[in-house]
Amino acid sequence: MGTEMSELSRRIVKAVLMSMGEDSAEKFYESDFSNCHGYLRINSYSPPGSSTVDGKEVEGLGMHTDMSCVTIVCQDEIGGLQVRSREGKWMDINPCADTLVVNVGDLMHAWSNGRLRSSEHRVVLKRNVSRFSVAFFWCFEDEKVISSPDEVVGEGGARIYNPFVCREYLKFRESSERGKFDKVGFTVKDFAGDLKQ
Ligand SMILES: O=C(O)CCC(=O)C(=O)O
Ligand SMILES: [Fe+2]
Repeated sequence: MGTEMSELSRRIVKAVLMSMGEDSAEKFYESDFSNCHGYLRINSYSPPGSSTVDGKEVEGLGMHTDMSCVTIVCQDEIGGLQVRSREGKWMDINPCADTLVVNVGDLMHAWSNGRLRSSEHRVVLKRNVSRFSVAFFWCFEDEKVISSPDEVVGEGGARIYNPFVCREYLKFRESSERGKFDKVGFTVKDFAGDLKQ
């Protein structure tokens, strides 16, 4: 399964690079994304209990962004995955047979100088049943220095993040309670600085 997911992730990254309209998508793929690796996480959500009875939603997984380039999610038929729009509105990502969900993660966000936005998402449990999902995180190698290439930043554009080592960012997120979940503002911006502001 790992091999198929890796192959799918490679194809997704290539398609995303092409969508950025870069003539040099192939070049960037080779120079920046060819050493990516992935890991799989199985998420199991227990039935939330009586708190759902009065129609209240229970957060199964708080709002967060993924620490990946892209994440592929396979959710079961229960539903509850939501993504936050730019305006801050929560939108349901309804389960659909034979359909996977792809999130852009923080590493791609930083690499693309914010052109590709890291998806802010969460899981709400609306029904009193168990829920399962499988997430495959496709990430840069730990030692990679993430710095948006000049061509991506564009002529006259400004780099909005300081270059950073991937491992250091993962450590930053993992070692900090705030960084893990819930505080979506506490991500690349807080770690590598927003040079624009
Ligand atoms: O359970 C889901 O549908 C999403 C899981 C998720 O966002 C994650 O594992 O990072
Ligand atoms: Fe996630």
